[in-house]
Amino acid sequence: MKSKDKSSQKDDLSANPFLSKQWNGGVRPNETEEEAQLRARQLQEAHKISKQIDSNLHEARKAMEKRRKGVKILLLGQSESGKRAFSPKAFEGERQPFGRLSIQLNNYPRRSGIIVETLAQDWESNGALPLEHQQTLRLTDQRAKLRRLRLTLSPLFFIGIQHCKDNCREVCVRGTEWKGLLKRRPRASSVSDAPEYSLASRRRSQSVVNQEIDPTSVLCADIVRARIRTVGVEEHHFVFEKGAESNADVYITDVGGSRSQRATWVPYFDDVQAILFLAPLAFNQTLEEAVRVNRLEDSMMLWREICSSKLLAKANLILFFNKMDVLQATLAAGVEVRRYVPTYGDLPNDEQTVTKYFKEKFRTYHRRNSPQPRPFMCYETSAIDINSMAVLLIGVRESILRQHLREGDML
Ligand SMILES: Nc1nc2c(ncn2[C@@H]2O[C@H](COP(=O)(O)OP(=O)(O)OP(=O)(O)O)[C@@H](O)[C@H]2O)c(=O)[nH]1
Ligand SMILES: [Mg+2]
Repeated sequence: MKSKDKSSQKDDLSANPFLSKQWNGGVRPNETEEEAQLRARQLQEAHKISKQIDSNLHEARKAMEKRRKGVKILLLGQSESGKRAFSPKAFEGERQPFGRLSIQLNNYPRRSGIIVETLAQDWESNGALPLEHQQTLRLTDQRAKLRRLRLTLSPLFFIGIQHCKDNCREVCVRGTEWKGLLKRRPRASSVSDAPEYSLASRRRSQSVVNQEIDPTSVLCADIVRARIRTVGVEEHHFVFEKGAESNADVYITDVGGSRSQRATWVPYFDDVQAILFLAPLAFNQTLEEAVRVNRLEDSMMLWREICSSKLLAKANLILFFNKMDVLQATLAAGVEVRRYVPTYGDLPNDEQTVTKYFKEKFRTYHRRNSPQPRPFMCYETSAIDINSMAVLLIGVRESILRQHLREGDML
């Protein structure tokens, strides 16, 4: 009898009064019945929110723990080194919208950056255009033409396209949301499925819907190369399905490589197991954002900084001489390395010697600047050749293996 009393008492205490429909918040002196009910509803709502917060925190903690145990890899390298193109097959799903968008932008008119900037300003302000932009665009009837252009290009603003601040000829898309927007692009079927639609009206609806919301149908003319540079940071997550590393969570972070973006890299150095550093041997090219700076020299300086970073002292550094196809074509065209790199001297101007020469340079920087000894790993790749993705996976596997060794205190 005694114990029954105790348990019923316990039940009473554990039952949450806020959740009981009958609970009226305990009527307080000077409180009307209605006020008490309102207070009870507010308390119930607050309790619901608090439970939701607890559950979100729990989920976040779980995700953090999963991430902590996963392999974190950072893709680094100057702008246009091929970091995005250098994505493993696991991101195949993203390639389709990305590929389509890049083709659209590669067909984008000359001085596309300025046009995008101008139209975006107009799009936001809906006001008069600055005079210098009117002159730049050299339009006879600026306002009417711009209004038409703005309407036509509106799908691009919808996906968040913008002008790259440090290069007027380029456009970029910030973050990763645009991929979702392109994927979610509503199909005309939502309109045409309704039986009352005739074939003709269905066709018309379909073309109107597609034209209104699909950037694909917007940009089909004009002809200058533009590309999408990464602005900000993108993280890709995949799980190894096969092999000794099966079920390993891998997080690959891709950053923007242009000079103005590099300051944003440091927070991602923390806790990273491997850096995949892309350095095309572009000895005869200069940076887009700093036209006097030789690309290869910039890559070497960047590599030296990465090697000497104390935050990255424990990370594996894996170097990729990407765009080997470009190097082959450059050498085949008779471009001489010694014209750009005087120290190259009279060495043969063939792919093997050139690669070996620069590999030694990178190796020396790596050895001299690493805060503690670590292996030098270097691969020659061409990211447009799908087979080279196997090399990237070697890098990932190597990192997983070394992480296991480190966790077992074997390194
Ligand atoms: N020929 C050739 N082109 C490549 C190769 N790898 C990448 N590209 C091209 O080089 C251009 C730049 O590549 P991205 O992957 O966007 O460069 P990124 O390093 O991500 O550049 P940012 O985002 O500005 O840091 C794209 O047009 C790629 O298709 C390669 O191995 N060979
Ligand atoms: Mg990129």
